[in-house]
Formats: sequence, structure tokens, C-alpha cells
Amino acid sequence: MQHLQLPAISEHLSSAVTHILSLPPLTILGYAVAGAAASAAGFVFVYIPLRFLYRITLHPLAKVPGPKWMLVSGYASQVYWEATGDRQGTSLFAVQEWHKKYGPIVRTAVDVVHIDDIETYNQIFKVGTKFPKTARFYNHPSTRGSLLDIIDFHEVHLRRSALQPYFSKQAVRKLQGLIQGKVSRFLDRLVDAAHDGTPVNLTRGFRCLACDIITSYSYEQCFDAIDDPSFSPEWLLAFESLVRTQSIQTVFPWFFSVLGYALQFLPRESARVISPAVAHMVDFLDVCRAAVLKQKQRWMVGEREIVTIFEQLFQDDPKKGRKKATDDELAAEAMLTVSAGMDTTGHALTLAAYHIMKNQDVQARLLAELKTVMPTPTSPVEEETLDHLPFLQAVIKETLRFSHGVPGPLPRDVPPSGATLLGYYLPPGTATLNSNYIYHTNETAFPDPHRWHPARWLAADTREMERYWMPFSRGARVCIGMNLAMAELTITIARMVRQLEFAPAPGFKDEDMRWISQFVAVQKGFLKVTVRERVD
Ligand code: HEM
Repeated sequence: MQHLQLPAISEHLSSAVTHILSLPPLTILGYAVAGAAASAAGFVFVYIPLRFLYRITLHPLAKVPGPKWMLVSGYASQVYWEATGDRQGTSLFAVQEWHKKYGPIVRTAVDVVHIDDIETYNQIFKVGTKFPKTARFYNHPSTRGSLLDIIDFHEVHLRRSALQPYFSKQAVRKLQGLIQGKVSRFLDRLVDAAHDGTPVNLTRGFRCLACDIITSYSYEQCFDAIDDPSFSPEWLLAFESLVRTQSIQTVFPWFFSVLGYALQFLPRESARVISPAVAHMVDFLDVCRAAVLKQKQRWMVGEREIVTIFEQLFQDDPKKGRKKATDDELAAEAMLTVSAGMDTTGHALTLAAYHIMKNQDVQARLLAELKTVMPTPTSPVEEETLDHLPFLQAVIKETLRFSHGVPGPLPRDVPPSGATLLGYYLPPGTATLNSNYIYHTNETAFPDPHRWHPARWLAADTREMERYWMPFSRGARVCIGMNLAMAELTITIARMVRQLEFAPAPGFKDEDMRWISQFVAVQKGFLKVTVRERVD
């Protein structure tokens, strides 16, 4: 029957088209504008309200409490939090208020819930968890192919087992000479500044220190960042602008991939004019790629005595079923290692220096403790000795509580079986968010949470605080560089405080230390200080 009607339909269509084409152009334009206006009105006054109604009534997450206006348009609310003036990167602080109002589970977007409950956190972040990382969040082109972005549990296990041996406590102990040497060089630079009376940008200085340690260790090619006269080598500035683009990435997850793809067809200099951020990112990636591939080449021709954390990724491991990493994966891993190892450690050291400078009583107590194992300002000291100094360890713990590692949120998906959390059924694919910042400022675990107060860690029973302390995250995806970071913090803080004291440089304001969350914490300004050598 149907095919008998086709000629009739096509006749109607062609006469309609003929009729439209015979109209004057202005009339056609008028119809087009009216049609577009009617569609837009339909979208705004019918589609959006109906969709909103669905989201708050029939959607599987409809019963989870939270601010309903966030559900009108997921896109608009992201623009609101990430791309509008002073609000950029501050949704975390709003979420904390929502938890106070709505309870331990809050629906913050159509298929996203934020959680503030330590037992539920432990369930999601335990070893052997079934909650994988949320792929749409971990898709920054700069780390694509690296461990950070791998979602599949088995693949993660294979990659981590190749890298982990190089970051064990034992392996890091063997690095003590390297760390001590870089810290000595860094302190020499600060002593020079003390003699010249020149202010120092410590935020950048600490990044340079952490960078030189991790690059020397990862691929034997120290970036010599500490030797840069103002601690601001080009690639570091590139890295800083890259970190600040996280908001764009959050709102438009496809943006940098598309731009990066398009720009690869242009000469780098032209690409630099169109998007300095992307060009910088590619410059930085090039440096990391060159370093790791040089190592791979040497390893392939039989130079097996080289020190590289990527060694196991250069080859197949048939026993474990691991395929060797591609050159792109190696480059991404090399870049991740530098950025993950540099920024978080640098930020923690910056906060330590700032709070020690601002809290003279803490500084005096720490100095007195350090003098027990370092009789002179430049006495050598081993990490093993420093590990046993309770107040130094308290200072480090409190600093990490303040620096948060990654303040949040860390998204994990509900597994295919679904999950019931805090009394609500969450369907598969719901993104669950947990934020270190919110646990680290829990008022019950840490009374007066916004006070930097190392002595709280000397209490007889610190178990409740430990339960809420997770700067390196937990479980299957815990920070791989945790032991290295702890060694760097311990040696640097101890030797720096024993040898030097700081005062705020002219123009520095406490306000400069405020931060927003761009996955990592990004400070508003820089910690700038003047330096004085201690004499006894
Ligand atoms: C104070 C210093 C540091 C802090 C607070 C810190 C914190 C963290 C946190 C919270 C994560 C989890 C991120 C997530 O789940 O998305 C992480 C992951 C990671 N960190 Fe660190 N980190 C520090 C230093 C380092 C260092 C020195 C390295 C050196 C290699 C490193 C390498 C990594 C890597 C490779 C990952 C990804 C692990 C995975 O996804 O399985 N981190 N770090």
C-alpha cells in the first residue's frame, strides 16, 4: 500500500517547494525568521521546562536532595561556576554550604552527586573498588594515554605495577643523595638572594626544586630549573597557563582536543598566535617526549645501566600480559610525572613556608626541635632522622591538610550494577564526587579547621583526624609519588627552616595565597619573600 502513496507525496512536496521558491526573497526570509523564532520559543518555553520537570520528578536521581536550579541547565551552571569572573573555580566552596543545608549527599547536576560522608568515601576509594574514574572528567589532552587517564581497572593495574617499584619507600630512600643535592643547590640560591637583598618568588622556586628532582629521577635529564635566575623558565610559565585552562576544559571538554588537532597542521609559531595556551602545552610535551624517547633509544640499543622509571614500559611483559607503551603514551606519562610531581609538591612547600613565616611560635618550636639533630644551620641530616621528629612531622601533616593535594572533586562512576549510597539508589554511570577539601575542613575531626595548627597532630589520639586526612587520595588510585613527596617535604622543610628565615617581600599580600580549584589548587598570586640567613 505504502509504495502506492509515494508518487502522491513527492508531487505535494515538489509543488510546495515550487510555491516557496516563487515567493519574493523577503517573504522567504520572513518565514525563515518566524520559523527560527518559533523553534527557539519552543525550546525555551516548552522543552526546557518539560526537561526540568522530568529531572525533578521522574529522573532516577529525583529524590536526591540538592539545589534544583542547578538542574535547569547543566551547561549554564558550569559556565556560571567556571567561566564567570571571581566565581571561577569556587563551586567547591558552594558545595560545602549545600552539604550543610541538604545533608551528606547532594545532587549537584543531572547525573552527578556530591558526597560528604567518610564511610561512603572509603567504600568508593577502597582497594578493589568497583567505582572507576569518570572518563569524561579525566580527558585532558595533555595527559591522554597516561596513568592518570586510564579508567579500566586491569589496565590501571598493569601500568601502576610497572611504575610503582620506582616509588616504593625503599626506592625513594636510595634517592636521598639526589634530593639532598637539589635541596643544597636550592638553598644556595636563597642564600645568594639573602646576600643581595633580592626578593624571591618561592611559589615558583619550589616548583623548580620539585621539577629538578623528578626530572633527574624520571629520565636522567635534569631541567635545571633551579638555575634559572628568576625561577621562571619558559616551560614553567607554559605549565602555569596550562593549569589555568582547566575551567575551559571543564565547561567545553572537547575544546582543547579540537583546537590541538586543528593547530597541528599549522607551523608552531602561527599556532602560538592563535592559542598561546595550546602552543605552550605542546612545547612542554615536546620537551618531555624528547627526554623519554632519548632514554628509550638508549635502552633499545642495550644501555641497560640507565636509570629510568619508564624502563618496564619500553618492553612487552608477556607474563603479566602487558604491551609495551606507545611513544605517545610514553610522552604523556613523562609529562604527567613532571606535572604531578611538581605542582602538588610545590604547592605544599609554598604553604609550609608561608605558615611557618606567619606563625613565629610554631617556627620557634620547630627550630628548637631541629637543633636537636642539626647543631649548626648547615649540619647535614638524614631523612631517617627527620622522620622521628614529632613536631616536624606534625607541621608536614598539617600543611598537607591545608594544601589538600587535589582539593576536589575526584569523580568516580557508579558501576554497571548500580549502587545504593546513603539511602539512595544511584543508577549505573552516575558520577559520584568527593572532595578532599571538604573532608580536610570537617569541623568535628578538625576543630577550628581553617586554623593552621600543627600541634593538633600531637594529641594522644589522632585516629579521628587520620580518618579524614587524605591528601594523597586512597585505595587503588592513591598517589604513586607519595613516598617521594614525603621525602622532599621532610628534607626541604627541615633544612630550609634550620638555615634560613623569611619575611614577606614588599608588595606581597596574604590575599595572594588565596586559591581556587582548577583540579589542583591554583593560588591567586605568588609567595614572595625576602631571605635572612640564621647565624646559630
Ligand atoms: C605533596 C605532593 C603530592 C600530593 C599531595 C599528591 C596528591 C595526589 C592525589 C590526590 C592523586 C589522586 C588524583 C586522582 O585520583 O585523580 C595523585 C595521583 C597521582 N600522583 Fe600525586 N601527589 C603528590 C606528589 C606526587 C609526586 C612527587 C609524583 C611523582 C611522580 C606524583 C605522581 C602521581 C601520579 C602519577 C598520580 C596518578 C595515579 C593514578 O591515577 O593511578 N604525585 N596525587
